[in-house]
Amino acid sequence: RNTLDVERVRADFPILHQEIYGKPLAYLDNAASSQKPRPVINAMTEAMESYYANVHRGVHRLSQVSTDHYEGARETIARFINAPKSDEVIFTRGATEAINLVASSYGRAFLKPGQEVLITELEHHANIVPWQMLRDQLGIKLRVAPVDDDGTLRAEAVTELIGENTGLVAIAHISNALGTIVPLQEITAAAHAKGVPVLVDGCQAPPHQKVDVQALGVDFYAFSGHKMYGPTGIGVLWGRWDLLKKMPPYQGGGEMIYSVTFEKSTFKEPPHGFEAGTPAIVEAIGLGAAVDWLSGHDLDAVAAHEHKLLAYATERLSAIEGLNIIGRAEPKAAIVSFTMDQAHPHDIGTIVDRAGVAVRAGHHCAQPLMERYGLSATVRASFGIYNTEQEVDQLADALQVVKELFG
Ligand SMILES: Cc1ncc(COP(=O)(O)O)c(CN[C@@H]2CONC2=O)c1O
Repeated sequence: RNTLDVERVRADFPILHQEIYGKPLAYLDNAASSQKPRPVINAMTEAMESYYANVHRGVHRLSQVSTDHYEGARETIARFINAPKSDEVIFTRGATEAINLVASSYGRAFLKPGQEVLITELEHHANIVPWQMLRDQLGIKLRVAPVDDDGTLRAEAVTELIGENTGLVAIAHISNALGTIVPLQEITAAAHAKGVPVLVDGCQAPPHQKVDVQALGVDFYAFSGHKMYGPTGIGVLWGRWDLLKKMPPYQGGGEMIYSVTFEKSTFKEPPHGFEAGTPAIVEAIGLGAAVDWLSGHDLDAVAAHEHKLLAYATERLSAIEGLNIIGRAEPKAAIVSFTMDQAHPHDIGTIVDRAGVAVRAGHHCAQPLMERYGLSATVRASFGIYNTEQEVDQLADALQVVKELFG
């Protein structure tokens, strides 16, 4: 397996080469959003500088070129996640909109009052609130599978709750708060054995590990461009064709129709039937460029690099007296959530920021999970392809200062 040349990777990210309060920036907030490599910046700038126009209906050259790049991005993303066909890739604003699309379209059309949507304690608000809204509108019920004290989500903790009343399993691939990697294949096989479809909130996976929707066997997979070295404002809902095909439109407007009269309108097939209005053209092209850039790296080498950083950060932080790592599941993505006996997460985040280190302090849009651990917040360091062991040292040294200040 070839190792990652991190310095060469870092050279692609202009933003990383700056100082914060006179210290080198150590950007360790990748679970919140990742930085953008030069090829993504260039692709978006080139679109706006040389061929930008509205897509699909234009008869002029620029519109055709713009459409080719936009639809080309869709095909690139379809290949990246090994989707059977690119028509199953729907562009959304992000994972949140992708999940809301399924709740609103699939949920309202195919879930019955009294049926259950099964989620887990690990979920991000984006995979909790849309189901609560559906419950309040439609009368479905929500069931929550528990995680263990160490942040592990055992497959049986989920599968034993799948019954004849379960209409959908909606589950994270990787916890953004703890890093827990969920045993999706096992859970999906059990759900399918009972005829229950599975939606995956895949937000935290594509930048860190190969995502193969066919190998996973899932029915819907949602993710955001800004987490995987692409721009904000663009994300993807991938769905199995036979499900997308029978789902009613999510939003009405232009682009998603064949014809409109005041009496009625006829709707396009997926993906365009779910893409009302002018799409995020430049952002979709940027996401396609991010996928091309990421695909240029050996994803196994990326995963190994990040795992090495996770192990080193776990070792260094565990050595700090009074620091408590929250979530020690195996396997785990390169995310370390922790508290310190002596200081509040926000104080910790502020102090390490003065040392040039960017981490997240808060509930990470996973308040129920925080509550489950009796916490209101943690500090979260989350690593990406461009992070280094030197940056782990920068964090650990700054936390030592926190300990001395508040100890
Ligand atoms: C697991 C998970 N699901 C859904 C979302 C929502 O994605 P969008 O905001 O792109 O729709 C996030 C974002 N992660 C949050 C964002 O900030 N910090 C986090 O950990 C996430 O980590």
